[in-house]
Amino acid sequence: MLTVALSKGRLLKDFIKFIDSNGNSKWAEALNKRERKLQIQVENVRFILVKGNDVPTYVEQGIADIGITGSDVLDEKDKLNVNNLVDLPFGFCHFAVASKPDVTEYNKIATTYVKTTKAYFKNKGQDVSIIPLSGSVELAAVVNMVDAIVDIVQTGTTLKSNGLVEKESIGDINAKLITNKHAFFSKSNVIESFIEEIGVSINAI
Ligand SMILES: Nc1ncnc2c1ncn2[C@@H]1O[C@H](COP(=O)(O)OP(=O)(O)OP(=O)(O)O)[C@@H](O)[C@H]1O
Ligand SMILES: O=P(O)(O)OC[C@H]1O[C@H](OP(=O)(O)OP(=O)(O)O)[C@H](O)[C@@H]1O
Repeated sequence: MLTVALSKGRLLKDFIKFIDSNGNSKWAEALNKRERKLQIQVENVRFILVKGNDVPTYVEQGIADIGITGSDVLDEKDKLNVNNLVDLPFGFCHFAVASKPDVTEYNKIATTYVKTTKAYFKNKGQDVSIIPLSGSVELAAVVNMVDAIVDIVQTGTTLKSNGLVEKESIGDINAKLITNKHAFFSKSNVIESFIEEIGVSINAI
């Protein structure tokens, strides 16, 4: 049995679209029909549906042999003991510094991505204070709680709708396929055939 941890939100939709486009209708159909189930088994593959941020934990703990999560999630983890194996061709977005148009100095920054933000401004030699938030981060800049935010930007719609502009792009983000370190060796054949079946070429590893 191969266990695959999937995040439940937009990345699940992207994953289903991706595997469906590669002819994997059996998995796509089962995942689309899951309703509120958090575990779906299709022949010898068990999918477990978790919060995006928890995918690496289920893989590191050995519950899942494979995980599909965003590179932003992986960048926020300290000392994650998994194989960061393959880039996947979906989940594209990027990290950005954004603020009101007239703001030019950033002393206070709100973000969900504290580690990424700290590393970015440290690298620039800029001392900032960081206010961690769990979501709707743009609001912190709108109500002047902070000078700027660091958040994910995909289409730019949320920034534009809230009168904010992207000031600096920090780095690109995409979905990644990670594996449990032990399973990578003990289940290498089934892991390789799963990667091929979802439509990613093995020599991408
Ligand atoms: N506009 C976006 N906002 C947030 N994440 C995005 C966006 N576009 C792509 N992503 C990618 O999708 C991942 C989040 O998708 P995921 O399925 O984990 O949860 P979600 O859609 O944010 O829903 P949830 O509210 O459950 O977290 C991010 O880690 C990032 O890699
Ligand atoms: O550039 P866009 O296409 O507008 O996408 C970017 C927005 O999408 C996410 O919000 P979401 O509501 O998914 O999550 P949140 O609760 O973290 O704000 C992210 O946090 C940005 O706010």
